[in-house]
Amino acid sequence: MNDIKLALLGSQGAGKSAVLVRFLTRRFIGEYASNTNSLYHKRLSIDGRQLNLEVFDPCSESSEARCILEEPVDWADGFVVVYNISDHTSFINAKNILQQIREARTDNCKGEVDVPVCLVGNKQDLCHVRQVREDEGRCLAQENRCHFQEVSAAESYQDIANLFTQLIRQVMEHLKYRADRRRYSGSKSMAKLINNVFGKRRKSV
Ligand SMILES: Nc1nc2c(ncn2[C@@H]2O[C@H](COP(=O)(O)OP(=O)(O)OP(=O)(O)O)[C@@H](O)[C@H]2O)c(=O)[nH]1
Repeated sequence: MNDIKLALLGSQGAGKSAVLVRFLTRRFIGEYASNTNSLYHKRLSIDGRQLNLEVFDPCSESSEARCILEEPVDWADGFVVVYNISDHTSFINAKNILQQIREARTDNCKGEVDVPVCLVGNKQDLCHVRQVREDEGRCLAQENRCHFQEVSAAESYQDIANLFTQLIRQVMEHLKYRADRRRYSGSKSMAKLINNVFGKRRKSV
């Protein structure tokens, strides 16, 4: 069984919990107790594979939430970065978060492919008071080579289910790529070792 770890990041009130709870329960719950960090677990089956999904939903006010970006972004295999389309400040914050993820991952995993990220513009139902155009979101996602989706946690389940499913597929591919790379570099160094030992012997014969 695969373990997949995701983290939701974004401004306070952007709707991180609403998006996640919509995905996990299909329901929209208007208000959440949001003064603690939460770790959600769910068993899923995607493309016939059983998965253990863990999702970290930090409370934006807590210092632990800030830690996840201050420490190398090692815990999560993928990220959902949420902003509120009716709040431009939350979009600027999402931009900073994307940059921090990229920088942290570049420092840690030199030469590796990008960590899977999905940028989510939430509260699409509030488009009459929109402060962030859809193409601005799309453009930011392109700059950061990540997937983009506008959703309304209040009104729709399907878009949110699709984005999580797509992100999880990407994470599975990414984990497989990393495992293959490790195996390959492991077998390369083993071949080097064998060569060093037996190659030298052959020379002396
Ligand atoms: N209109 C509308 N309101 C939403 C939507 N999603 C969330 N909300 C509301 O926005 C507020 C904040 O939602 P939360 O899910 O608690 O936001 P959060 O990002 O988890 O906030 P913190 O836990 O404080 O970081 C709540 O009042 C939600 O009911 C949406 O799609 N549309």
